[in-house]
Amino acid sequence: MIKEYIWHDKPCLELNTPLGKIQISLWGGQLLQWLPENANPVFWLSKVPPQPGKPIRGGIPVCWPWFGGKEGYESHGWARTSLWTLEHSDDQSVTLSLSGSLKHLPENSRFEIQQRFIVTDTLTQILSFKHEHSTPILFQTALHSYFSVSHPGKVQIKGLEDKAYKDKLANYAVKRTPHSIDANLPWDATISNTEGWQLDDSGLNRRIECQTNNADTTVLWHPSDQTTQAMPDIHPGGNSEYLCLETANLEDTPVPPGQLVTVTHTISITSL
Ligand SMILES: O=P(O)(O)OC[C@H]1O[C@H](O)[C@H](O)[C@@H](O)[C@@H]1O
Repeated sequence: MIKEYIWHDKPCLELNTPLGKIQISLWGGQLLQWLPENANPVFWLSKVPPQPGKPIRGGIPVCWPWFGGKEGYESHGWARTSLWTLEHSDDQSVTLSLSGSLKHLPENSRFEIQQRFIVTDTLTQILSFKHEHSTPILFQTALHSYFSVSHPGKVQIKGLEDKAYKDKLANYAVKRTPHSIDANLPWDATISNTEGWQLDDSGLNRRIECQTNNADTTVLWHPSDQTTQAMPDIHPGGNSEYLCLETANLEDTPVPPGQLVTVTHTISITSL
């Protein structure tokens, strides 16, 4: 059953199913929360109300059509600061859409994006897009998930060990992830050749597992306390409540007009 509500002036949707519920903001087309039946909230959401026109800090912001900074444009693209439309809902899924023009390109070419969230005993998020530009163009996508954790020092990340990554905190030096990733350290790592991961949280006694499709990069982001102090949209103490593990497609293959690109992840929860 879908219900509409307002959260900090943002139009939102709540889908209730026998297996759990999800909350989504149309601003940003952003999943705010997944509450599996009889389980703790899976995502972290800042207690600082979002500022008008700014992205929401928490849940799963969508980074598109680029990831990171781009001179003269908003960080991580405009999908997370656009108002999406509800296309369809049924007993277990919600579909949103966003269309417009690729404003960073000289031609006034159109794009269309759809996101589908499917709630069963898992949560699947499927993002697909296409464009009508006259030539192939580059896109980057990240489902920038903020997972709620008891403390970054109490989690063990599996599936991302011994992989090549670019370290943004060291001028994008190429390194290899260690056999045991200390998530309590500051991280801003773009890890290549990933298909998913597990996050074992001894404080919450739960495992979060993620499997990805057409997204072979995982971004691990955990800012230092010092960096966080300069981020007014994170509440005091909030930095030790989440870990970002982002499902990303940072492909450098241009996408031809009309071709549908689909990026998917499925998240599941089990007790340890
Ligand atoms: O503050 P934001 O624009 O939401 O970006 C938050 C973070 O997103 C990603 O994880 C990037 O790798 C980080 O470098 C960035 O700081």
